[in-house]
Amino acid sequence: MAGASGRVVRRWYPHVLRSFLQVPALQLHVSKTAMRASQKDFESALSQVKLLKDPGNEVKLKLYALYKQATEGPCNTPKPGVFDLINKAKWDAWNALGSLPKETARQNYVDLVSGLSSSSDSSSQVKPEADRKQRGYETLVVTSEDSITKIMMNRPAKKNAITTQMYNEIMLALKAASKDDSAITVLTGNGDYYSSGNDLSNFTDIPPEGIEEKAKSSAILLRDFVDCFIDFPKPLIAAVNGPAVGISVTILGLFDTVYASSRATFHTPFSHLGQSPEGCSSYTFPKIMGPAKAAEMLIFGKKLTAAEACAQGLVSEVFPDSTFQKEVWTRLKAYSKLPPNAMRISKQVIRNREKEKLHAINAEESRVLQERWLSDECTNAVMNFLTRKAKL
Ligand SMILES: CCCCCCCCCCC/C=C/C(=O)SCCNC(=O)CCNC(=O)[C@H](O)C(C)(C)COP(=O)(O)OP(=O)(O)OC[C@H]1O[C@@H](n2cnc3c(N)ncnc32)[C@H](O)[C@@H]1OP(=O)(O)O
Repeated sequence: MAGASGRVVRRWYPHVLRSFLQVPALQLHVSKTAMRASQKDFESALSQVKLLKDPGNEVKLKLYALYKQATEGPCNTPKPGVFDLINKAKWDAWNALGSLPKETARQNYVDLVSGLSSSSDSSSQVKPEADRKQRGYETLVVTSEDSITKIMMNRPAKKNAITTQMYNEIMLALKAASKDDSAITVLTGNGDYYSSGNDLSNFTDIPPEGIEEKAKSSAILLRDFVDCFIDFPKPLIAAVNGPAVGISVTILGLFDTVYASSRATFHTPFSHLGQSPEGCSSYTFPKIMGPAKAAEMLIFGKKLTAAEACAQGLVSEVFPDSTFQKEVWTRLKAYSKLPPNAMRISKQVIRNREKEKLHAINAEESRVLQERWLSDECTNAVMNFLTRKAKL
């Protein structure tokens, strides 16, 4: 098909998308169960998507996953076999959305299509390497510039506490970053905190099936989340801009480099919360800092300053808070110019032999936590925070 410019424009919908995603035409009509506030926008996005140029397989998978989540809810179909590559990729993309609410998925679909439409309108002016804010995230700001993908947690008013939606969006952003053309990926926080860890209001959203079901689905979410860090194929850097709590600290053991502001602190108060370690920290922390120091953090909840965390090997380097952003980004821009394949392969050589072990540890930690979340100790600690009786 010839576009207005005379250029040949390959319309990817419906033939290509339908064959790729095998979505029957009828399925593209919104089911009655999906009637919500953004229904009209969603329908118009479904029509708009037909007019777009081929956005590439990555985006098509994202669209597919959001469409399925918006219309059918969380993925509960059996995982296709390893050799069924296309269906497995589709299943993985849908499954990665975990328990993202239908309404949010619908909104994300609408945002994604609107982003695609505006970028295809001005595609001739957009440089592929330009700083591009990726749309479709509500709890993150994701940008790509200078061969660096930056994933910034963006709930500063809540100290970047990680909601179920943010867990899902971080997984999506990591999966996208693992395949984009950036050389390195950076996780950081917006505002005065890096992250206050798990959003404790995640405990209040109990489904009709009961707390046991919630604990079960949360353990799956946690396991999938940590798996994404274990498997991330490119250099992964944390720019810890302020205090870090709970899971935002434990997963640091899975990063390749950790830079911290002098204002950062590192706190894993699991016993105080009636919980137990996750993020593979039960293995990585004793390995990084020795069992005695790790026990002080993971069992007794000792909070480390940035300097202490650096002395114990959890942090690579501490920068004065006043120059943190400038110094870290100058350093990262220089690193991002190194040959990307060499960096990726070096990471593999360093990390791959431990991957299987880390997956097993992650599974075990998630299983233990699933039980902990049902304990009185945990329920009381969460209630105390939510009723403003306790803070860390
Ligand atoms: C049935 C099972 C379901 C479980 C689902 C689990 C899913 C996977 C879980 C993986 C395991 C993870 C474990 C952890 O991460 S443990 C660590 C959890 N984090 C905390 O306990 C921190 C709690 N927050 C605080 O103690 C203080 O807020 C803090 C010291 C961080 C900052 O204090 P400060 O006085 O400076 O600021 P405020 O308290 O006024 O905070 C500003 C607003 O932000 C809200 N906030 C902050 N942190 C959290 C949080 N972690 N969860 C929810 N809300 C948080 C705070 O309430 C304020 O909100 P308001 O302005 O509305 O009052």
